[in-house]
Order: sequence, then C-alpha cells, then structure tokens
Amino acid sequence: MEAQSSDIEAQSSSLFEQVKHPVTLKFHEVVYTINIEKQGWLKKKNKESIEKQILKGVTGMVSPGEMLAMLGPSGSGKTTLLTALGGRLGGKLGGTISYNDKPFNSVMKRNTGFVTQDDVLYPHLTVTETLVFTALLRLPKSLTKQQKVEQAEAVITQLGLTRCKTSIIGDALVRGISGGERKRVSIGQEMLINPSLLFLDEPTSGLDSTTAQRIVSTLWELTRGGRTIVMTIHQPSSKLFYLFHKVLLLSEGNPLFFGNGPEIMDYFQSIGFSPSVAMNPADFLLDLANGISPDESSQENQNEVKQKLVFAYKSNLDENLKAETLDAEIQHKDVSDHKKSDRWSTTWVQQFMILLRRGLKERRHESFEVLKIAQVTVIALLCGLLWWQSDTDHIQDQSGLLFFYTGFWGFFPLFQAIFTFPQEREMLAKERSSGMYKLSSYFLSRTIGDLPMELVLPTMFCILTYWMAGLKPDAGSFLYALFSILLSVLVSQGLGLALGAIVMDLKSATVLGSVIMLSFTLAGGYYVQNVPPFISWIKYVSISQHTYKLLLGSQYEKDQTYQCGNQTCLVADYPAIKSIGLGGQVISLGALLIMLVFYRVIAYVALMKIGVPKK
Ligand SMILES: Nc1ncnc2c1ncn2[C@@H]1O[C@H](COP(=O)(O)OP(=O)(O)OP(=O)(O)O)[C@@H](O)[C@H]1O
Repeated sequence: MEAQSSDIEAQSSSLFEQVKHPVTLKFHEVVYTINIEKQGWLKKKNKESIEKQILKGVTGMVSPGEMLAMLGPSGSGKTTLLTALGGRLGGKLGGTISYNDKPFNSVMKRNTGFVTQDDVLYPHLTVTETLVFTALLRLPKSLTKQQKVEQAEAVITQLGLTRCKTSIIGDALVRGISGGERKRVSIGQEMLINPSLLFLDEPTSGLDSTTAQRIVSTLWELTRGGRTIVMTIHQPSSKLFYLFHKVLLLSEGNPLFFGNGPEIMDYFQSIGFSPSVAMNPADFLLDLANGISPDESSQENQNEVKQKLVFAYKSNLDENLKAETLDAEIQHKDVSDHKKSDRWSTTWVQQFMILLRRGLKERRHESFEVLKIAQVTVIALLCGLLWWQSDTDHIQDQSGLLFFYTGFWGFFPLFQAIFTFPQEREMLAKERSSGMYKLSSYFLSRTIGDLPMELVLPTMFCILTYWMAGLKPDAGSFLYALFSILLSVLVSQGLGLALGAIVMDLKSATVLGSVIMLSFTLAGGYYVQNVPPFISWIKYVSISQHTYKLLLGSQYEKDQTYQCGNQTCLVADYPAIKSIGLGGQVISLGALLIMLVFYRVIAYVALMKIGVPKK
C-alpha cells in the first residue's frame, strides 16, 4: 500500500516538474487597435469614434526554459500584450502569434496557465479545497481522483502553502490568508495542469520584496522543467531583474527593447543611454520608457527621448527579430481540428458533480443562514395572525392573502436570484477562458445547487400561513396552493437569473427587476380590474396574474357562493376575482411552465459570451 502511494507521489511530482510538450512562443508585429467612442454632452445620431493603437508592432520569441518579463510604465500595453499572447484578446488584433508554429487552439488552451492580476478565488473555500476542486476539474480523465488530490497537495508543498492549507481564502469582508499566499494559490491553480506555457499579470504587485522574490524564484525554478513563462512586472528589484532570461520594454505600445535580460544595459549604453549613478536597472528602464534621459544636461524633451529610443529599436533590433520570428506567419485558419472530446478534461457529469459540491461548500455559510429563515418565519407568523382563520365570507381578506402570496413569492426569489451571476462573473470568465468546464454543467449546478433551500423556505411559509389563515383545509387544495407558490418561485427565480446574466450589474439589475416585478404585480388583476386595452397585454406575461389565477383555483369552485351582506353572491363575481376568472387554469399553468424554461434559456444565452474573446 505504502509502495503504491509513493509511486503515485513520484508520478505526481514528475508530472509537476517536467512538461510533456514544450512550447516556443513567437509573436510577430503584433498590433492592437481599439475604437474609442467620442463622449459629448449631446448624443449624436452617428456616434463618432476614434481609433487608438494600443500595441504598435511588437515582435519577440520565448523558448522553452525561458522566462520573459514585460516591463513598461503604467498604460504602456503590457497587460494587453499578455492577454493577446495568452489567446484571450479578441477585437482588432493584427500580426501573428504562434505556439510551436501553430495558431492558438483548444489543446493549447488547456496547456496554458494564465494568472490574472486580481486573484479571482472563492472566499469561503480553504486553500486545499480551492486547489483540489481545480485539480478535479482541470486534470485529465486518465488520472484517478486520488492522484488529482495528491497533485493538489504537491502544488501546496511546492508553493510553500502548507502552513495555511486549512485556512479560508477570505476577502474584504472575511479575514483569510495573506495577499502573497493568495497570489500563490492563484499560481498554484495554473500550476496544477503542469502547463507548458504560463502567463502571469503582475504576479508581484502589492507584495513585499521578500515575498515577490520568493514567487519569482519559484517561477524561475519552473522554467527548468522546460516551461515557457511570460509575465508583466512593474518594478522588479535588481535581484529579481537578473532572473529574467528575456526582457521586453514597452513605451506607449512601442517596443524599446526585446532580447536577453543580461544584455539590456549594454544595449542602451551602446545607443548612448547609461545610468549616471548606480541604480536598479528596472528603475533606469522605466525612466527611459517614460522619456526621462539619464543625461541631465540633455536638452531633449520626453517625447524626443522616446522617439529616439523607438528609432534606435527599429534600426538596431527590429529587423533581426522579425527575421527570427518570420515563420510565425502561419495560416490563421482555425486548427481546433482535434476531436471534440479532447477539449474537456472531464466528462459533463463529473463537471456537474464537482461544481455542485464546490458551490455547496462555498455557500455552506449561506444555505442555513439563520437570518433568512427568521425573516420568512416572522412574516409567515404575522400573516397567519393577520388573516387568522379567515373564511370565504371574508372574500376580500382571503383573496388579498392569495394575492400577497404571489407578490411575496415573486419578489423574494427574484432578488435572491439576481445576485447569482453578477457575483460569479469574474470566476466564470476566468474558468471558462481556461476551458475548465462546459457552460451547461456550470449553469445547471449553479441553479440546482440552491434549489433545496429556495424551495424549503416557501414551503415552510405556506404550511404556516395556510393553516393559520384557515384556507380550504383538504390536502388537495393545500397541495395545489403549495405547487402554485413553488412554481411562481421557480419562474421568478428564472427571471432574476436572466436579468442578472443580461445586465451583469447588481444595481441596474435590481432596479430593472423591481420595475418589471412591480408592473407584473400591478397588472396581476387584484388592484385594478379595468385596465385600458393598450396596456392590458401585460397580464399575459405577468407571473403574478398567472400565479394568482392558480391560487384562486386552489380555493374556489366556479359555482361557489359567499355571504355578501344579506345576500348570497357568487365568488366568481367578486370584482378582484371576476377580472381574472376561475376558469383557464391550464392556460396559466402552461404560461408559467413556458416562462420557467424561457427565462432560463435567456440567462444561459446571456452567459455564453463570458470567457470568450470578442471577435
Ligand atoms: N478596452 C479598452 N478600452 C479603452 N482603453 C483600453 C482598452 N484596453 C486597453 N486600453 C488602454 O490601453 C492602454 C494599455 O493598457 P494596458 O492595461 O495594457 O496597460 P499596462 O501597461 O498593463 O498598464 P498597468 O501597468 O497600469 O496595468 C491603456 O492606456 C488603457 O487605458
């Protein structure tokens, strides 16, 4: 048994250290342009836009075993270039980028790690949970679950996270691990797949120099396994600077230098720029990229210095680099020619189950949120007392209670669901862009995971109020009413999911949601019965109206009467019921079922664009 486990360990660590398919990355004359719309006080009919070139012809090459640092002032285009090289930039991207002389494809995508500047992690999972779930989702089917877990453990050890492996990640509200540890977890998530190519956006930003040194040294170690590493970095210390095999210096999208790290100072010296005092090479280079000449007596202004440096690059380095990367000029036809099944590391069912478990763990603190249960219980008890043992003779009260059901169980699930996707947007974008799972498995796991709790609360509410308020006491009527409320919950939830997914901004989605739900409620047939024809169509799409109809159907028969003063009146003639009618239950049921599916399809379609580079 012990021998077997040490075998697995050996396999895992060798997988960790050596890459199977080393990658040579070449980029040739990369140009990136964006359109910026002119902002004015008055909106013009034909919006004017100006083109802005973010990258102005950047060329270079990184071989397996090399680490490239991209330096430059803020806004010089480092992140844009990194995103382009990582195959995640859509839009007007010119030039060519090749990976072993092939364009980016789905297999390459799975072989590439990309660590974004902001750490996108679930705050309530522990370090181990985070890495184990990532391992289960990203490692190939050929490994057993045990091997995947061990791979995660190996990464934890390798990145020095053992001490905090049981701590939660945390965020601004919940105290968790430190910034440096969080960054290492993000790197670890990418390391798990043993990528041949690793991109990192500012992996040291906001960290003290010792932690930064530790992270870059770890990355340097990784290159020894034949990895190709590309990172943007702001201001590395001199000690860090000399760890980089290759350096690219950018200024306003123009390359000022690309070549071997140790040669950079000699190059600038050869074109007449050398530091007047001993200084950190990175500081010197950033000054240059900002157009600040080391020669204080120089009369040139910043733009002239920059132009001089761009010209020097073009005459000294550009031609050679272009010749070296010329074979990057490959056909840009899509070579995602690999079998479809190769695209995913795990099967749909595995993805669904892992995502479901992860979601439940991440939201375990929410699921049994005492506050939510208390809120619903208090409102239910209040309703029960206010409508205490009301009978059919108090038809106004009873129909009021039924309409309150539709309002409360329309708004409550809608606002819960609106939060779902905007909160997960960054995570979804990160994980989908690394090809971790299918959207359908994520979507289902995310919407099914919360279902039990979302159905338990209205059920509890219905049980309490129904019997306290003395509604029709037979089991059939109760179950019909409960079914109507649960259906309304699911439909409103679908609407909330769709609004959140379309708008992706909590404030706007909440405003839009309340306007829509309010119009549905107003058109629900209780408050107003004589609706003008031009607006009466709302009732057909009103969740409240259809639910109200089903609830009325659960309580009253068509020929049922009640005592109105000294007379006997037909329930069906009571104004707040007459406009809705007691017939046509099946149509309302059908309408709600259609909405149940429709809103979810809308939400799904809206999510499809996330994590996919814009064309
Ligand atoms: N989609 C966009 N819309 C408008 N401007 C953009 C867009 N993408 C990039 N830019 C602009 O392009 C320039 C380069 O941005 P980029 O994020 O690549 O710079 P950077 O060198 O990584 O900066 P930093 O070090 O501050 O992160 C910036 O001026 C930025 O405002």
